[in-house]
Amino acid sequence: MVMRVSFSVAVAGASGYAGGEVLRLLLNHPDVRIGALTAHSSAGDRLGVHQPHLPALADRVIEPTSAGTLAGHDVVVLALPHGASGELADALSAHAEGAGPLIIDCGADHRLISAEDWQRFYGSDHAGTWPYGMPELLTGSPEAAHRQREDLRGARRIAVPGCNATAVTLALQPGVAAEIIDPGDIVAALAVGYSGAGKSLKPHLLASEAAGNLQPYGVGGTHRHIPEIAQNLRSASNSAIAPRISFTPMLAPVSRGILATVTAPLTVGDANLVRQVWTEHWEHEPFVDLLPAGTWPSTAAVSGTNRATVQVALDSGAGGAHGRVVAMCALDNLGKGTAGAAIQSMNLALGLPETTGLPTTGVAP
Ligand SMILES: NC(=O)C1=CN([C@@H]2O[C@H](COP(=O)(O)OP(=O)(O)OC[C@H]3O[C@@H](n4cnc5c(N)ncnc54)[C@H](OP(=O)(O)O)[C@@H]3O)[C@@H](O)[C@H]2O)C=CC1
Ligand SMILES: CC(=O)N[C@@H](CCC(=O)OP(=O)(O)O)C(=O)O
Repeated sequence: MVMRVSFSVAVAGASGYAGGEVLRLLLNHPDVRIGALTAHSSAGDRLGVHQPHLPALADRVIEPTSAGTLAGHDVVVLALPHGASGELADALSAHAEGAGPLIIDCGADHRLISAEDWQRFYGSDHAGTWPYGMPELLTGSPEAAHRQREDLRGARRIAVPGCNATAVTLALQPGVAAEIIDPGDIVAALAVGYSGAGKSLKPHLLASEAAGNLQPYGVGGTHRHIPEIAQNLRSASNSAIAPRISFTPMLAPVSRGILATVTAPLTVGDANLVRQVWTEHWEHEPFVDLLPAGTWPSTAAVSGTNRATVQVALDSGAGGAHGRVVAMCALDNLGKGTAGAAIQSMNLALGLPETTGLPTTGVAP
């Protein structure tokens, strides 16, 4: 008989979208047991009121979020608004005996390396930088380049990437790493689902505004994921040219999903070489699939999964000596975009097989 170790996991923000998806994945994970469930205004409610799709946890009562409630677990997942997790993580570290729990932050507080970028895009003090929870990211010096998963093994703190940042990074990283695109002229346009905005009420999220509508937001170089994308592509690149990104997201009337279309000038005009670069870059990744030529990523096919699908094409008429690469990525913002990345990184940190408990099979139609 195989003896399995069971890790206790507490979830803060259990009433929200990201917290709900983390719990859905944890319920299907063979090596964890679910501990404290905490939130804010919903404290005292049954979880079933807020997460009706999780019947196994329906009668659990949501507790107020505090370091005392969360301490004592092997893992604490924070799925809280920006700014709330930095303070709580400090309190948890102070409260814990020894190394304390593995803390996984789904929010943005610990993603950026540059305190200046943080201040500029988030307008508050920087909480610090934690290991970045994107196992597929190319990182390290040119002599010691490796994928980020090596740095996540045994990590005690993990900053889960932003969902849009993940989609753009996975679309373009092969071309950046192989130095066949100009990173100084990247253009990204994204269609994004409404759950990315969280559950809190905002006028543009009302059904009467959202249904049958397409709405741009974060236009003109203002979106908070721009410095995160630049940080990722810089990590993957040996180029002396700093990544520069024009980034425009648009709300699409779907609950889940991101479809990112990313273009950049090519420095080679060979479509076969472009395809070979993308194929070789993603061929051993369990959750990133380069689709067969001529088929295109779609959000429905990856909904509810930890899978990202990628496609690449050469647009030779788009200007420049060699045209532009068109790289696309579809993922579920709550799957590979948040909760899936959190569990994938947790598996690495705990020494479990990376793919444990993570679905790649979706639902259709
Ligand atoms: N949604 C997505 O696709 C993605 C989300 N993220 C990040 O994950 C985090 C959670 O997002 P999401 O689930 O969408 O947001 P929601 O608005 O759906 O949920 C927020 C959760 O945080 C709780 N909360 C709010 N304020 C506080 C506070 N002051 N102290 C403790 N708990 C608090 C809420 O509790 P209550 O309901 O009881 O008030 C709720 O459980 C955010 O940082 C977000 O940026 C990252 C990538 C993608
Ligand atoms: C639709 C929508 O508003 N989506 C969010 C995605 C949020 C996300 O990825 O997370 P963080 O806020 O943790 O970075 C956005 O574009 O800001």
